[in-house]
Amino acid sequence: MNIAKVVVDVPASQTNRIFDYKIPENFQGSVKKGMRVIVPFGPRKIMGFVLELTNHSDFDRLRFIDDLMDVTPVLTEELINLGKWLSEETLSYYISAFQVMLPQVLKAKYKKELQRLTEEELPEILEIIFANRDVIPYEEFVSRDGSFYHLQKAIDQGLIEVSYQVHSRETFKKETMIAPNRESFLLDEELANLPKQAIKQAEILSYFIEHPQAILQKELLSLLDTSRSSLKVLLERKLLREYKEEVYRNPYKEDKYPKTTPLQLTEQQENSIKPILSTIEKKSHQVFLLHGVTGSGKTEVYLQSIQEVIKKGKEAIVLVPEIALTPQMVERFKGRFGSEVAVLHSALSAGEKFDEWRKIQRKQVKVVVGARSAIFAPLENIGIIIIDEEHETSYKQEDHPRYHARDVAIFRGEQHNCPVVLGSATPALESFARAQKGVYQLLTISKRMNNAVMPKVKLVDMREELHAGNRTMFSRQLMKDIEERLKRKEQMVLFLNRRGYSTFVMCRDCGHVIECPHCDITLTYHRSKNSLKCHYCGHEDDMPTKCPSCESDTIRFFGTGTQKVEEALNKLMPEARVIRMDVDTTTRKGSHEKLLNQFANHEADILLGTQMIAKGLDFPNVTLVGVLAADALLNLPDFRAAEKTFQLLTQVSGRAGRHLLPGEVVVQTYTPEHYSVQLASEYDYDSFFQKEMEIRKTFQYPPYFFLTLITVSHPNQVKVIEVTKTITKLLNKHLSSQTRILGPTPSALTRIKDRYRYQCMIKYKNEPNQRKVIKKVLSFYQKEIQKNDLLISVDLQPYQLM
Ligand SMILES: Nc1ncnc2c1ncn2[C@@H]1O[C@H](COP(=O)(O)OP(=O)(O)OP(=O)(O)O)[C@@H](O)[C@H]1O
Ligand SMILES: [Zn+2]
Ligand SMILES: [Zn+2]
Repeated sequence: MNIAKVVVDVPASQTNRIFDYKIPENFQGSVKKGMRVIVPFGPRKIMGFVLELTNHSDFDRLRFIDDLMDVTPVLTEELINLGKWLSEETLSYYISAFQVMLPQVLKAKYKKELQRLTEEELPEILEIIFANRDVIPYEEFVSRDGSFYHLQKAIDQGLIEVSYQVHSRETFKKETMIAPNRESFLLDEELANLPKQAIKQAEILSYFIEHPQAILQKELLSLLDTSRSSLKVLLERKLLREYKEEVYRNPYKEDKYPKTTPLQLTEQQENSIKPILSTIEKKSHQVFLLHGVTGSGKTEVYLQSIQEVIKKGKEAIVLVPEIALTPQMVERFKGRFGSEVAVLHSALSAGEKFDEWRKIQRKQVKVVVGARSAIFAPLENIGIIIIDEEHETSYKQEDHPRYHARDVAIFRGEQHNCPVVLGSATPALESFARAQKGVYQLLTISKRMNNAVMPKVKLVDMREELHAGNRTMFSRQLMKDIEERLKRKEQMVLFLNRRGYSTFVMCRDCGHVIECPHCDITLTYHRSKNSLKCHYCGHEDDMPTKCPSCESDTIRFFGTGTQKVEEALNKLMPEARVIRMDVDTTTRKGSHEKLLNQFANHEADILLGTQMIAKGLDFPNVTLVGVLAADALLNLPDFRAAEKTFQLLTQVSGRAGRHLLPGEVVVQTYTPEHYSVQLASEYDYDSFFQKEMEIRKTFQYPPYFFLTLITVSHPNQVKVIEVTKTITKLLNKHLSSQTRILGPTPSALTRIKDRYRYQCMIKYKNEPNQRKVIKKVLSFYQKEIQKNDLLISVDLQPYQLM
């Protein structure tokens, strides 16, 4: 094979294909599918992935591969196919689909430079930026607002050249090892001959006489409580030797986790695991939806299924939401499977992540636990894929390629003929609908462990608090309950949702929220025009001065932050010890773990936080959960708002009373009558599902209809509107007549970083031509996208509609 088919690292539609390169003599045999190579491309050198090897090309005058970046392939055959599928599925470039599967350090970095090729005078603006230098970094040109027009012209005239240098950021960590350099009996002799005062040297020699294996230098020094100087003498005398060895950075020390053994399953757990085990036995593919209430022991079902898979010599992938990837979660897997587990977590440094990834690649682990991107783990013999909290929207990547981990899991499950288990106490509507149709097999655990009851939920109507003269953010009920727990020395979790801050308008008097008359969606406040807009259909209203429902003038935006809540708590209850957990207090590495440990050790009474405390936490002493503002989520301009509210309230409530002490939940809301608040307080998923499905049907939302969101952005507003209009027209013309095209409408975030954003939405039931039509639209605008700073993004399964 002397020709390699390569996908190059140029994300553009003209280059989104496979290029042929000749393999130079000295690399023949070494180049393998799935390796990264450096290839010449136009005047530059860039990275590419080898997808195939062949002896034949339809082109002549092929160029040669310049260099190899890998010794072993970074993509397996299966991942190569997965990448092709992914790029087709999400309408993204091949190169983005392959890049997303690899750890950060393997993404080649280029240094782009501008090189002056002439002594001739350049346009003044360029002369100023070059400032008598021959080469300048490209970023400098960009950061100084250089004119692209003049740059392009100068490049065309051959005055300036763009050059690229590829850097790989791979890093291996090396550590010093110390080992004996003589047989034990010789060391023994030396020991006898040591001068009496060389106590430390004697200790070191004795150590190696007993343990003739190599040891990390730093470990040895700390073990014997000695310094490098005593060691040095022995090294100089060649009694010991030292060398560097590559070690893995291991952020999770195995011995930190107490070993656990499988628990005797309850009857419901048993009934759920049986079909999974039988699928493993039969080596067949099946998607299961494990619907188990909070605290019902879903994790134990996962653990024992994985155990079976390992017994069969196969491997497992477990996805958990980023925010649930807490030390507690890691402990449960490490505790059962020890060093067979690799953890891929965004809080790890790039180097640590790379090390975990290499353990997987070298087949040194059997179980991969991680957030979304762990679905691409390069395992070759997968026996089960598990997605915990499958309803979490963080499984959808909101950047190219816009994939959903659930879809990737099912695709890989088919390839490997293995089960995929989706677990949740509140499955996504889409998933539950599929289970009802029999596409997924439904497994149910309806009881909590030890038959513990679900905590009782008290709904507090905040309108009444206002009428009673209470203007604080804590209802009288919540205050009373908090004080009780403080007395009893029990712990509490207070939850505040901060997303949706200040975008919707609500009457504090009657709880009325202003909605679009056409879409059953909250209208979004636009400050610039002091108006309200529907960002689905474009409907617009003036910002009212009086509540349209009760005429009160207390109508305004909604929202408050955790910091404010903390201050208020400190004022009202100075004796309560509060730990605040939000993005601000958890940015530092390890801070998340530290705060949770403090709470576990009862160094605080109240854990106050955002989303990140809603999931996965299991603290026995927590008996009260307070939700400060259930409405914040309910009124997001998103057709999934009710679903998200139901899920979140259920999850948060699930944190209380998980063990011996019974739990209670207080939910503060301005709309206690809303069905998602009501049904969540009764833990009635089935009724919620029925009700929500009816609404989705009426308003033609998923899962009855599919949505595609196209967002256009450009610095010039007129331009954006014009392009979005044209796209809407083109779509209307080429898609089937039952399909509805909504828009153009300004996006909820209409201007980001000085770029205007407009969107249109495709609502359809069956549209086999959609991808083809959208591709045509994109290629129609290709030139403008490249030259004119136009951006068009396509999301075929949108979750963020902002
Ligand atoms: N068969 C069993 N026997 C005894 N205890 C069990 C058993 N299965 C699980 N448990 C314990 O019950 C508790 C709750 O289980 P677990 O956290 O797995 O539930 P879950 O369904 O994953 O809950 P959540 O969705 O709230 O995270 C844990 O402390 C777990 O160790
Ligand atoms: Zn509307
Ligand atoms: Zn009102």
